[in-house]
Amino acid sequence: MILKVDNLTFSYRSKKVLDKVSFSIDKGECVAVLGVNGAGKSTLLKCINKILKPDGGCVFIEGKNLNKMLQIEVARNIAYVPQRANVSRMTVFDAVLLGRKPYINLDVTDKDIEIVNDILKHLSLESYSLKYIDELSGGEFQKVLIARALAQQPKVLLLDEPTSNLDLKNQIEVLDFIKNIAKEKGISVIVVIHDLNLALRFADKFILMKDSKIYSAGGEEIITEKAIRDVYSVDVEIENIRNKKIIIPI
Ligand SMILES: Nc1ncnc2c1ncn2[C@@H]1O[C@H](COP(=O)(O)OP(=O)(O)OP(=O)(O)O)[C@@H](O)[C@H]1O
Repeated sequence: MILKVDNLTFSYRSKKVLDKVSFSIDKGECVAVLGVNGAGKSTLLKCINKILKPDGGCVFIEGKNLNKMLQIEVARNIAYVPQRANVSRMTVFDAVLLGRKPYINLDVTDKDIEIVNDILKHLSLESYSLKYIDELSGGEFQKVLIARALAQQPKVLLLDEPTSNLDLKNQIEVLDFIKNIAKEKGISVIVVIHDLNLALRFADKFILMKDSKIYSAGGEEIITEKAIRDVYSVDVEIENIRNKKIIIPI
């Protein structure tokens, strides 16, 4: 087990958003967090990454309590791609190089440059390297944020709706790329995603959130017509096409 979330509770003032949330993730596993708007999915990611301080409960990475880690140590273990990000004007290369910050002491090394170039190549961003990030399309910018997180070489990668600005081709390409890198490098990924069919294609495990709690968690078998109705209040049919579950709203 790489990550353990134990009894996490969080409130914004009097509004409870996470209520005793517990789960664990193995090395290289890809997990999709699902649920309606406002269910607490982004808050969960922010608590895992120590951006928010939970009111109760703990997060452990490889058995070590995050509360006992400095932020730089957290950053060497966990990378986070937010839904929205304000980044100052800089080139794509420099934006991705920022991901190396938790490792850079005084000078950028050849290894840092090599890691950045490698990621840019894998995400087909090489030709954008010297472009300014405020001149990119929403989808290109989203890919840069993912590249920056990967440059951090984390053990756990948290992605909040990483495909919301991407066209169909890029949605599939980016998720396949993340899945491959997760398996290849043993990175565990938690992704908040609204498209259930993309989630089914991408994830090994699923966490369904409802009313600040985990409604259910597990493999594909937990994605049932009843679960979708209970969580999303939508009637669906689930078909098996080419050995894959496909969700069709009715
Ligand atoms: N900074 C904040 N201050 C007060 N309330 C907040 C804050 N951020 C989020 N909330 C509230 O907490 C609840 C959970 O928000 P969160 O962003 O975690 O939900 P979510 O499941 O990620 O939603 P979405 O799918 O729309 O992104 C919502 O009701 C939201 O209005």
